[in-house]
Amino acid sequence: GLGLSFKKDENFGEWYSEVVVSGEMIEYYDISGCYIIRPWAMSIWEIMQTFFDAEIKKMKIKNCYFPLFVSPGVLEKEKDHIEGFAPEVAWVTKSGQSDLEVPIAIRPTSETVMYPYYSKWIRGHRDLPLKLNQWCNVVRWEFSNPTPFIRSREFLWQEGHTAFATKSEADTEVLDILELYRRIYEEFMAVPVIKGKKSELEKFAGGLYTTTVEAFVPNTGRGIQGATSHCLGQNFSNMFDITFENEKGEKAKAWQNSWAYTTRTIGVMVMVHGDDKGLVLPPKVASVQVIVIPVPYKDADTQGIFDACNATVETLSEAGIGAEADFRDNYSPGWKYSHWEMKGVPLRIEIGPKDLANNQVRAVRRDSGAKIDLPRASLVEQVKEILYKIQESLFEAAKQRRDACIQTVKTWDEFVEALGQRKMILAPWCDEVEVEKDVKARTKGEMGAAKSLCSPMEQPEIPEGTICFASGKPAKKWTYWGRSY
Ligand SMILES: O=C1CCCN[C@@H]1CCCn1cnc2ccccc2c1=O
Repeated sequence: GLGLSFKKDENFGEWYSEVVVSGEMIEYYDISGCYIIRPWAMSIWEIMQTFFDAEIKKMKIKNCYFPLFVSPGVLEKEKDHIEGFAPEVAWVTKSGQSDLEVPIAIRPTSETVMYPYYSKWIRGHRDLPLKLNQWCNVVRWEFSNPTPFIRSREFLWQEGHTAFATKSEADTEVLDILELYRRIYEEFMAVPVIKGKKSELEKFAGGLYTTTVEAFVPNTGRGIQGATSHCLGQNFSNMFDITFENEKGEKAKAWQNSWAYTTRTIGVMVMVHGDDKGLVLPPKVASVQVIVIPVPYKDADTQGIFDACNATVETLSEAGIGAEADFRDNYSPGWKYSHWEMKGVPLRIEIGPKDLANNQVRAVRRDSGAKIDLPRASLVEQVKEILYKIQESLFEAAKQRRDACIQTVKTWDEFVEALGQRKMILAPWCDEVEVEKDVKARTKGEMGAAKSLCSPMEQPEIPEGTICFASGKPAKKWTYWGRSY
Protein backbone atom coordinates (compact mmCIF):
# COMPACT_ATOMS: atom_id res chain seq x y z
CA GLY A 1 0.00 0.00 0.00
CA LEU A 2 0.95 3.64 -0.01
CA GLY A 3 3.07 5.31 2.69
CA LEU A 4 1.83 7.03 5.83
CA SER A 5 -0.52 9.97 5.44
CA PHE A 6 0.65 11.65 8.65
CA LYS A 7 4.10 12.90 9.53
CA LYS A 8 5.55 12.13 12.94
CA ASP A 9 6.70 15.69 13.62
CA GLU A 10 3.48 17.27 12.36
CA ASN A 11 0.64 15.04 13.58
CA PHE A 12 2.14 12.76 16.20
CA GLY A 13 -1.11 11.24 17.49
CA GLU A 14 -2.42 10.44 14.02
CA TRP A 15 1.03 9.26 12.91
CA TYR A 16 1.19 6.84 15.85
CA SER A 17 -2.30 5.40 15.32
CA GLU A 18 -1.51 4.91 11.63
CA VAL A 19 1.97 3.44 11.99
CA VAL A 20 0.95 0.68 14.43
CA VAL A 21 -1.75 -0.39 11.95
CA SER A 22 0.28 0.03 8.74
CA GLY A 23 3.18 -1.76 10.43
CA GLU A 24 0.75 -4.67 11.06
CA MET A 25 1.17 -4.56 14.86
CA ILE A 26 -2.39 -3.57 15.75
CA GLU A 27 -5.87 -3.98 14.33
CA TYR A 28 -8.56 -1.70 15.77
CA TYR A 29 -11.42 -3.51 17.51
CA ASP A 30 -15.10 -2.67 17.76
CA ILE A 31 -14.92 -2.16 21.53
CA SER A 32 -13.31 1.17 22.40
CA GLY A 33 -10.00 0.91 24.21
CA CYS A 34 -9.48 -2.68 23.07
CA TYR A 35 -7.03 -3.63 20.32
CA ILE A 36 -5.99 -6.75 18.45
CA ILE A 37 -2.31 -7.50 18.99
CA ARG A 38 -1.11 -9.02 15.71
CA PRO A 39 1.87 -11.38 15.35
CA TRP A 40 4.28 -8.57 14.41
CA ALA A 41 3.81 -7.09 17.90
CA MET A 42 3.20 -10.39 19.71
CA SER A 43 6.64 -11.59 18.63
CA ILE A 44 8.17 -8.54 20.36
CA TRP A 45 6.20 -9.31 23.53
CA GLU A 46 7.44 -12.92 23.39
CA ILE A 47 11.08 -11.91 22.97
CA MET A 48 10.87 -9.71 26.09
CA GLN A 49 8.93 -12.39 27.95
CA THR A 50 11.62 -14.96 27.17
CA PHE A 51 14.30 -12.68 28.58
CA PHE A 52 12.38 -11.58 31.68
CA ASP A 53 11.04 -15.05 32.47
CA ALA A 54 14.55 -16.53 32.33
CA GLU A 55 15.88 -13.78 34.59
CA ILE A 56 13.21 -14.18 37.28
CA LYS A 57 13.70 -17.96 37.19
CA LYS A 58 17.35 -17.30 38.09
CA MET A 59 15.95 -15.42 41.12
CA LYS A 60 13.92 -18.51 42.10
CA ILE A 61 10.65 -16.74 41.31
CA LYS A 62 7.98 -19.20 40.21
CA ASN A 63 5.16 -18.69 37.74
CA CYS A 64 1.57 -19.41 38.71
CA TYR A 65 -1.90 -18.48 37.53
CA PHE A 66 -4.68 -17.02 39.68
CA PRO A 67 -8.29 -16.56 38.52
CA LEU A 68 -9.37 -13.61 36.43
CA PHE A 69 -12.39 -13.04 38.69
CA VAL A 70 -12.37 -11.30 42.05
CA SER A 71 -15.13 -11.54 44.64
CA PRO A 72 -16.30 -8.08 45.72
CA GLY A 73 -15.70 -8.59 49.43
CA VAL A 74 -12.03 -9.20 48.91
CA LEU A 75 -11.56 -6.47 46.30
CA GLU A 76 -12.96 -3.81 48.59
CA LYS A 77 -11.02 -5.10 51.55
CA GLU A 78 -8.53 -2.31 51.31
CA LYS A 79 -10.46 0.97 51.17
CA ASP A 80 -7.71 3.51 50.47
CA HIS A 81 -5.97 1.17 48.01
CA ILE A 82 -9.13 0.74 46.00
CA GLU A 83 -10.96 4.05 46.39
CA GLY A 84 -9.11 5.97 43.67
CA PHE A 85 -9.32 3.03 41.30
CA ALA A 86 -12.91 1.86 41.86
CA PRO A 87 -14.37 3.51 38.73
CA GLU A 88 -11.96 1.46 36.59
CA VAL A 89 -13.09 -1.92 37.89
CA ALA A 90 -15.10 -3.95 35.35
CA TRP A 91 -17.82 -6.18 36.75
CA VAL A 92 -19.58 -9.35 35.52
CA THR A 93 -23.24 -9.04 36.51
CA LYS A 94 -24.98 -11.65 34.36
CA SER A 95 -24.55 -15.12 32.95
CA GLY A 96 -26.84 -15.76 30.00
CA GLN A 97 -30.19 -14.23 30.73
CA SER A 98 -29.97 -14.38 34.50
CA ASP A 99 -28.38 -11.88 36.84
CA LEU A 100 -25.61 -13.11 39.08
CA GLU A 101 -26.53 -13.19 42.77
CA VAL A 102 -23.39 -11.17 43.49
CA PRO A 103 -21.49 -9.26 40.78
CA ILE A 104 -17.94 -10.47 40.19
CA ALA A 105 -15.03 -8.12 39.41
CA ILE A 106 -12.51 -8.73 36.64
CA ARG A 107 -8.98 -8.33 37.97
CA PRO A 108 -7.41 -4.90 37.44
CA THR A 109 -4.41 -6.22 39.39
CA SER A 110 -4.11 -9.29 41.57
CA GLU A 111 -3.10 -8.27 45.11
CA THR A 112 -6.55 -8.97 46.52
CA VAL A 113 -6.85 -12.21 44.53
CA MET A 114 -3.56 -13.64 45.69
CA TYR A 115 -2.94 -12.41 49.18
CA PRO A 116 -5.69 -14.32 51.00
CA TYR A 117 -3.81 -17.42 49.81
CA TYR A 118 -0.45 -15.99 50.77
CA SER A 119 -1.95 -15.71 54.26
CA LYS A 120 -2.98 -19.37 54.11
CA TRP A 121 0.30 -20.66 52.69
CA ILE A 122 2.71 -18.65 54.86
CA ARG A 123 2.91 -20.01 58.40
CA GLY A 124 6.53 -20.23 59.47
CA HIS A 125 9.66 -18.43 58.39
CA ARG A 126 10.58 -21.47 56.32
CA ASP A 127 7.62 -20.64 54.07
CA LEU A 128 9.44 -17.43 53.20
CA PRO A 129 10.44 -16.04 50.86
CA LEU A 130 7.37 -16.76 48.78
CA LYS A 131 8.03 -15.41 45.29
CA LEU A 132 5.37 -15.80 42.58
CA ASN A 133 4.77 -14.21 39.21
CA GLN A 134 2.01 -14.49 36.66
CA TRP A 135 1.82 -13.63 32.98
CA CYS A 136 -1.71 -12.55 32.30
CA ASN A 137 -4.11 -9.86 31.14
CA VAL A 138 -5.77 -7.27 33.34
CA VAL A 139 -8.76 -4.99 32.73
CA ARG A 140 -9.04 -1.36 33.77
CA TRP A 141 -12.06 0.41 32.33
CA GLU A 142 -10.39 3.78 31.83
CA PHE A 143 -12.07 6.65 30.06
CA SER A 144 -9.13 8.90 29.20
CA ASN A 145 -8.03 8.78 25.59
CA PRO A 146 -7.28 5.17 24.66
CA THR A 147 -4.03 4.64 22.74
CA PRO A 148 -2.78 1.32 21.36
CA PHE A 149 -0.24 -0.27 23.74
CA ILE A 150 -0.01 2.95 25.83
CA ARG A 151 -3.49 3.05 27.36
CA SER A 152 -5.97 0.24 26.73
CA ARG A 153 -8.81 -1.25 28.75
CA GLU A 154 -7.23 -4.67 28.60
CA PHE A 155 -3.49 -5.24 28.46
CA LEU A 156 -0.92 -7.99 28.93
CA TRP A 157 1.61 -7.82 31.72
CA GLN A 158 3.53 -9.81 34.19
CA GLU A 159 2.82 -9.15 37.85
CA GLY A 160 5.28 -10.34 40.46
CA HIS A 161 4.17 -10.69 44.06
CA THR A 162 6.80 -11.58 46.64
CA ALA A 163 6.87 -11.94 50.42
CA PHE A 164 9.95 -11.86 52.68
CA ALA A 165 10.77 -12.16 56.36
CA THR A 166 12.78 -8.94 56.40
CA LYS A 167 12.55 -5.47 54.90
CA SER A 168 16.12 -5.56 53.64
CA GLU A 169 15.36 -8.62 51.45
CA ALA A 170 12.36 -6.77 50.01
CA ASP A 171 14.36 -3.58 49.43
CA THR A 172 17.03 -5.55 47.58
CA GLU A 173 14.57 -7.34 45.30
CA VAL A 174 12.75 -4.10 44.41
CA LEU A 175 15.98 -2.79 42.88
CA ASP A 176 16.95 -6.12 41.29
CA ILE A 177 13.66 -6.14 39.39
CA LEU A 178 13.97 -2.45 38.50
CA GLU A 179 17.33 -3.24 36.89
CA LEU A 180 15.62 -5.91 34.75
CA TYR A 181 13.10 -3.29 33.62
CA ARG A 182 15.94 -0.92 32.75
CA ARG A 183 17.50 -3.72 30.67
CA ILE A 184 14.24 -4.39 28.86
CA TYR A 185 14.06 -0.75 27.80
CA GLU A 186 17.71 0.06 27.21
CA GLU A 187 19.14 -3.27 26.00
CA PHE A 188 16.15 -4.58 24.05
CA MET A 189 13.96 -1.60 23.11
CA ALA A 190 16.96 0.76 22.77
CA VAL A 191 14.96 3.30 24.79
CA PRO A 192 16.78 5.31 27.50
CA VAL A 193 15.03 5.38 30.89
CA ILE A 194 15.67 7.03 34.22
CA LYS A 195 15.56 4.90 37.38
CA GLY A 196 13.92 6.72 40.22
CA LYS A 197 11.50 6.83 43.08
CA LYS A 198 7.91 8.10 42.80
CA SER A 199 6.75 10.87 45.11
CA GLU A 200 4.30 10.20 47.94
CA LEU A 201 1.55 11.63 45.75
CA GLU A 202 2.42 9.59 42.65
CA LYS A 203 3.36 6.28 44.29
CA PHE A 204 1.01 3.27 44.56
CA ALA A 205 -1.10 4.35 47.55
CA GLY A 206 -1.31 0.79 48.89
CA GLY A 207 2.46 0.48 49.12
CA LEU A 208 5.39 1.83 51.13
CA TYR A 209 7.37 3.20 48.18
CA THR A 210 7.35 2.90 44.40
CA THR A 211 10.41 2.74 42.14
CA THR A 212 10.05 3.29 38.43
CA VAL A 213 11.84 3.49 35.10
CA GLU A 214 10.69 6.66 33.39
CA ALA A 215 10.86 7.08 29.62
CA PHE A 216 10.26 10.27 27.66
CA VAL A 217 8.61 10.90 24.28
CA PRO A 218 10.37 13.90 22.71
CA ASN A 219 7.65 14.44 20.09
CA THR A 220 5.01 15.14 22.72
CA GLY A 221 7.32 16.29 25.49
CA ARG A 222 5.67 13.85 27.86
CA GLY A 223 7.18 11.48 30.36
CA ILE A 224 5.83 7.96 30.52
CA GLN A 225 6.06 5.41 33.33
CA GLY A 226 7.81 2.45 31.77
CA ALA A 227 7.47 -0.12 34.55
CA THR A 228 7.13 -0.13 38.33
CA SER A 229 8.60 -2.04 41.23
CA HIS A 230 6.86 -1.38 44.53
CA CYS A 231 7.84 -2.17 48.08
CA LEU A 232 4.50 -2.74 49.80
CA GLY A 233 6.04 -2.74 53.25
CA GLN A 234 3.74 -4.56 55.66
CA ASN A 235 0.58 -2.78 54.47
CA PHE A 236 -0.90 -5.79 52.71
CA SER A 237 0.35 -8.32 55.27
CA ASN A 238 -1.51 -6.29 57.89
CA MET A 239 -4.62 -6.22 55.70
CA PHE A 240 -4.55 -9.88 54.75
CA ASP A 241 -2.93 -11.23 57.92
CA ILE A 242 0.15 -12.60 56.16
CA THR A 243 2.10 -13.50 59.27
CA PHE A 244 4.79 -15.99 60.10
CA GLU A 245 6.47 -17.27 63.22
CA ASN A 246 9.99 -15.87 63.15
CA GLU A 247 13.09 -17.61 64.48
CA LYS A 248 12.40 -16.27 67.95
CA GLY A 249 8.94 -17.86 67.84
CA GLU A 250 7.24 -14.46 67.60
CA LYS A 251 4.40 -13.69 65.22
CA ALA A 252 5.75 -11.34 62.52
CA LYS A 253 4.27 -9.66 59.46
CA ALA A 254 5.74 -10.41 56.04
CA TRP A 255 7.45 -7.68 53.96
CA GLN A 256 6.11 -7.64 50.40
CA ASN A 257 6.88 -6.35 46.92
CA SER A 258 4.89 -6.23 43.71
CA TRP A 259 6.20 -5.32 40.26
CA ALA A 260 5.00 -5.18 36.67
CA TYR A 261 5.74 -4.25 33.11
CA THR A 262 3.16 -4.29 30.37
CA THR A 263 2.58 -4.21 26.62
CA ARG A 264 3.00 -0.43 26.99
CA THR A 265 6.73 -1.12 26.42
CA ILE A 266 5.96 -1.82 22.74
CA GLY A 267 4.15 1.50 22.31
CA VAL A 268 7.04 3.43 23.87
CA MET A 269 9.48 1.73 21.48
CA VAL A 270 7.30 2.65 18.47
CA MET A 271 6.98 6.27 19.62
CA VAL A 272 10.69 6.70 20.21
CA HIS A 273 12.12 5.02 17.09
CA GLY A 274 9.39 5.19 14.42
CA ASP A 275 9.73 7.62 11.49
CA ASP A 276 7.77 8.81 8.45
CA LYS A 277 8.48 5.59 6.58
CA GLY A 278 7.00 3.51 9.41
CA LEU A 279 8.18 1.39 12.32
CA VAL A 280 11.87 1.08 13.15
CA LEU A 281 12.52 -2.10 15.15
CA PRO A 282 15.69 -2.51 17.22
CA PRO A 283 17.32 -5.78 16.03
CA LYS A 284 17.14 -7.31 19.53
CA VAL A 285 13.33 -7.33 19.38
CA ALA A 286 12.83 -7.94 15.64
CA SER A 287 11.57 -11.42 14.76
CA VAL A 288 12.66 -10.66 11.19
CA GLN A 289 16.02 -8.91 11.44
CA VAL A 290 16.95 -9.28 7.77
CA ILE A 291 14.55 -9.41 4.82
CA VAL A 292 16.06 -10.71 1.56
CA ILE A 293 14.54 -9.30 -1.64
CA PRO A 294 15.26 -10.78 -5.10
CA VAL A 295 15.71 -8.10 -7.78
CA PRO A 296 15.34 -9.99 -11.07
CA TYR A 297 16.16 -8.08 -14.24
CA LYS A 298 14.34 -9.10 -17.40
CA ASP A 299 15.37 -12.76 -17.90
CA ALA A 300 18.89 -12.37 -16.46
CA ASP A 301 19.39 -15.57 -14.52
CA THR A 302 16.25 -15.23 -12.38
CA GLN A 303 16.64 -18.74 -10.96
CA GLY A 304 20.20 -17.93 -9.97
CA ILE A 305 18.96 -14.89 -8.08
CA PHE A 306 16.26 -16.90 -6.29
CA ASP A 307 18.81 -19.57 -5.36
CA ALA A 308 21.14 -16.90 -3.99
CA CYS A 309 18.26 -15.48 -1.90
CA ASN A 310 17.44 -18.90 -0.46
CA ALA A 311 21.09 -19.58 0.29
CA THR A 312 21.39 -16.21 2.01
CA VAL A 313 18.37 -16.91 4.25
CA GLU A 314 19.76 -20.37 5.04
CA THR A 315 23.22 -19.09 5.93
CA LEU A 316 21.91 -16.25 8.12
CA SER A 317 19.28 -18.42 9.83
CA GLU A 318 21.86 -21.09 10.65
CA ALA A 319 23.86 -18.34 12.39
CA GLY A 320 20.85 -17.51 14.56
CA ILE A 321 19.85 -14.39 12.64
CA GLY A 322 16.13 -13.85 11.99
CA ALA A 323 16.13 -13.88 8.19
CA GLU A 324 13.33 -14.26 5.65
CA ALA A 325 12.97 -13.77 1.90
CA ASP A 326 10.06 -12.14 0.09
CA PHE A 327 9.53 -14.13 -3.13
CA ARG A 328 6.01 -12.88 -3.82
CA ASP A 329 5.90 -12.40 -7.57
CA ASN A 330 2.83 -10.15 -7.52
CA TYR A 331 4.77 -7.29 -5.91
CA SER A 332 7.66 -5.29 -7.34
CA PRO A 333 10.99 -4.96 -5.48
CA GLY A 334 10.18 -1.29 -4.87
CA TRP A 335 6.85 -2.15 -3.31
CA LYS A 336 8.58 -4.72 -1.10
CA TYR A 337 11.20 -2.17 0.03
CA SER A 338 8.41 0.15 1.25
CA HIS A 339 6.44 -2.70 2.81
CA TRP A 340 9.32 -4.02 4.93
CA GLU A 341 10.45 -0.48 5.79
CA MET A 342 6.92 0.15 7.08
CA LYS A 343 7.26 -2.93 9.28
CA GLY A 344 10.58 -1.63 10.54
CA VAL A 345 12.79 -4.59 9.61
CA PRO A 346 16.29 -3.43 10.62
CA LEU A 347 18.19 -4.65 7.55
CA ARG A 348 17.22 -5.33 3.93
CA ILE A 349 19.35 -7.43 1.57
CA GLU A 350 18.83 -6.98 -2.17
CA ILE A 351 20.20 -9.51 -4.67
CA GLY A 352 20.17 -8.54 -8.36
CA PRO A 353 22.17 -9.70 -11.44
CA LYS A 354 25.18 -7.48 -10.59
CA ASP A 355 25.28 -8.74 -7.00
CA LEU A 356 25.09 -12.30 -8.31
CA ALA A 357 27.93 -11.69 -10.72
CA ASN A 358 30.11 -10.10 -8.02
CA ASN A 359 29.22 -12.79 -5.47
CA GLN A 360 27.97 -10.07 -3.10
CA VAL A 361 24.73 -8.71 -1.70
CA ARG A 362 23.49 -5.11 -1.26
CA ALA A 363 22.53 -4.43 2.38
CA VAL A 364 20.40 -1.40 3.30
CA ARG A 365 20.02 -0.20 6.93
CA ARG A 366 16.47 0.78 7.96
CA ASP A 367 17.64 3.28 10.58
CA SER A 368 20.07 5.27 8.41
CA GLY A 369 19.26 4.15 4.87
CA ALA A 370 22.98 3.41 4.39
CA LYS A 371 23.70 1.01 1.51
CA ILE A 372 26.54 -1.48 1.99
CA ASP A 373 27.81 -4.09 -0.49
CA LEU A 374 28.74 -7.27 1.38
CA PRO A 375 30.85 -10.07 -0.13
CA ARG A 376 29.03 -13.37 0.39
CA ALA A 377 32.16 -14.93 1.87
CA SER A 378 31.96 -12.91 5.09
CA LEU A 379 28.19 -12.38 5.10
CA VAL A 380 27.33 -13.67 8.61
CA GLU A 381 29.99 -11.72 10.51
CA GLN A 382 29.23 -8.53 8.60
CA VAL A 383 25.48 -8.82 9.09
CA LYS A 384 25.95 -9.51 12.82
CA GLU A 385 28.20 -6.44 13.05
CA ILE A 386 25.70 -4.25 11.22
CA LEU A 387 22.79 -5.44 13.41
CA TYR A 388 24.88 -4.71 16.51
CA LYS A 389 25.63 -1.21 15.18
CA ILE A 390 21.96 -0.58 14.39
CA GLN A 391 20.98 -1.55 17.94
CA GLU A 392 23.64 0.70 19.42
CA SER A 393 23.01 3.70 17.20
CA LEU A 394 19.24 3.53 17.80
CA PHE A 395 19.93 3.74 21.54
CA GLU A 396 22.49 6.51 21.20
CA ALA A 397 20.23 8.56 18.92
CA ALA A 398 17.27 8.13 21.29
CA LYS A 399 19.44 9.06 24.26
CA GLN A 400 20.63 12.23 22.53
CA ARG A 401 17.08 13.22 21.65
CA ARG A 402 15.91 12.53 25.21
CA ASP A 403 18.84 14.38 26.80
CA ALA A 404 18.12 17.39 24.57
CA CYS A 405 14.68 17.52 26.22
CA ILE A 406 16.05 17.67 29.78
CA GLN A 407 16.26 21.09 31.38
CA THR A 408 17.63 21.75 34.85
CA VAL A 409 15.95 24.68 36.61
CA LYS A 410 16.24 26.47 39.94
CA THR A 411 13.26 28.87 39.93
CA TRP A 412 9.52 28.76 39.20
CA ASP A 413 9.84 31.05 36.19
CA GLU A 414 12.50 28.81 34.66
CA PHE A 415 10.23 25.82 35.40
CA VAL A 416 7.21 27.35 33.64
CA GLU A 417 9.35 28.34 30.64
CA ALA A 418 10.82 24.84 30.33
CA LEU A 419 7.35 23.30 30.66
CA GLY A 420 6.19 25.51 27.82
CA GLN A 421 9.07 24.12 25.77
CA ARG A 422 7.80 20.58 26.49
CA LYS A 423 10.85 19.64 28.49
CA MET A 424 11.53 17.06 31.16
CA ILE A 425 12.53 19.30 34.03
CA LEU A 426 15.07 18.51 36.77
CA ALA A 427 14.43 20.76 39.76
CA PRO A 428 15.41 20.93 43.46
CA TRP A 429 12.28 20.14 45.51
CA CYS A 430 11.31 20.27 49.20
CA ASP A 431 9.53 16.89 48.82
CA GLU A 432 6.27 18.08 50.36
CA VAL A 433 2.96 16.65 49.08
CA GLU A 434 1.13 19.96 49.41
CA VAL A 435 3.76 21.64 47.25
CA GLU A 436 3.38 18.96 44.56
CA LYS A 437 -0.38 19.44 44.61
CA ASP A 438 0.25 23.16 44.25
CA VAL A 439 2.50 22.64 41.21
CA LYS A 440 -0.30 20.59 39.61
CA ALA A 441 -2.85 23.29 40.36
CA ARG A 442 -0.63 26.08 39.04
CA THR A 443 0.18 24.26 35.80
CA LYS A 444 -3.33 23.02 34.96
CA GLY A 445 -4.27 23.60 31.33
CA GLU A 446 -5.57 21.82 28.24
CA MET A 447 -2.18 20.17 27.76
CA GLY A 448 -2.51 18.63 31.22
CA ALA A 449 -0.75 19.62 34.43
CA ALA A 450 2.87 19.00 35.27
CA LYS A 451 3.51 16.23 37.77
CA SER A 452 6.56 14.72 39.40
CA LEU A 453 7.90 11.86 37.28
CA CYS A 454 10.52 10.51 39.67
CA SER A 455 13.39 11.44 41.95
CA PRO A 456 16.38 9.86 40.19
CA MET A 457 18.36 7.23 42.09
CA GLU A 458 21.45 9.13 40.92
CA GLN A 459 21.02 12.38 42.88
CA PRO A 460 23.17 15.37 41.83
CA GLU A 461 24.68 17.25 44.75
CA ILE A 462 22.40 19.86 46.40
CA PRO A 463 24.54 22.91 47.24
CA GLU A 464 23.99 24.26 50.75
CA GLY A 465 21.11 26.74 50.81
CA THR A 466 19.45 25.47 47.64
CA ILE A 467 15.73 26.25 47.79
CA CYS A 468 12.76 24.41 46.30
CA PHE A 469 11.79 25.72 42.84
CA ALA A 470 8.09 25.79 43.79
CA SER A 471 7.92 26.64 47.51
CA GLY A 472 11.18 28.41 48.35
CA LYS A 473 11.65 25.99 51.25
CA PRO A 474 14.96 24.16 51.70
CA ALA A 475 15.34 21.67 48.82
CA LYS A 476 15.66 18.02 49.83
CA LYS A 477 16.08 16.23 46.50
CA TRP A 478 16.42 16.68 42.78
CA THR A 479 13.21 15.55 41.03
CA TYR A 480 12.14 15.22 37.40
CA TRP A 481 8.89 16.96 36.51
CA GLY A 482 6.86 17.19 33.33
CA ARG A 483 3.62 16.43 31.59
CA SER A 484 3.02 12.70 31.24
CA TYR A 485 0.88 9.99 29.70
O1 LIG B 1 1.54 -1.74 39.73
C1 LIG B 1 1.59 -2.79 40.33
C2 LIG B 1 2.54 -3.87 40.01
C3 LIG B 1 1.86 -5.19 39.86
C4 LIG B 1 0.80 -5.43 40.90
N1 LIG B 1 -0.04 -4.27 41.21
C5 LIG B 1 0.70 -3.07 41.51
C6 LIG B 1 -0.17 -1.87 41.90
C7 LIG B 1 -1.39 -1.72 41.04
C8 LIG B 1 -2.08 -0.39 41.40
N2 LIG B 1 -3.45 -0.39 40.83
C9 LIG B 1 -3.63 0.14 39.60
N3 LIG B 1 -4.83 0.18 39.02
C10 LIG B 1 -5.94 -0.32 39.68
C11 LIG B 1 -7.23 -0.27 39.06
C12 LIG B 1 -8.33 -0.79 39.72
C13 LIG B 1 -8.19 -1.38 40.99
C14 LIG B 1 -6.94 -1.43 41.62
C15 LIG B 1 -5.82 -0.90 40.96
C16 LIG B 1 -4.49 -0.92 41.56
O2 LIG B 1 -4.28 -1.41 42.66
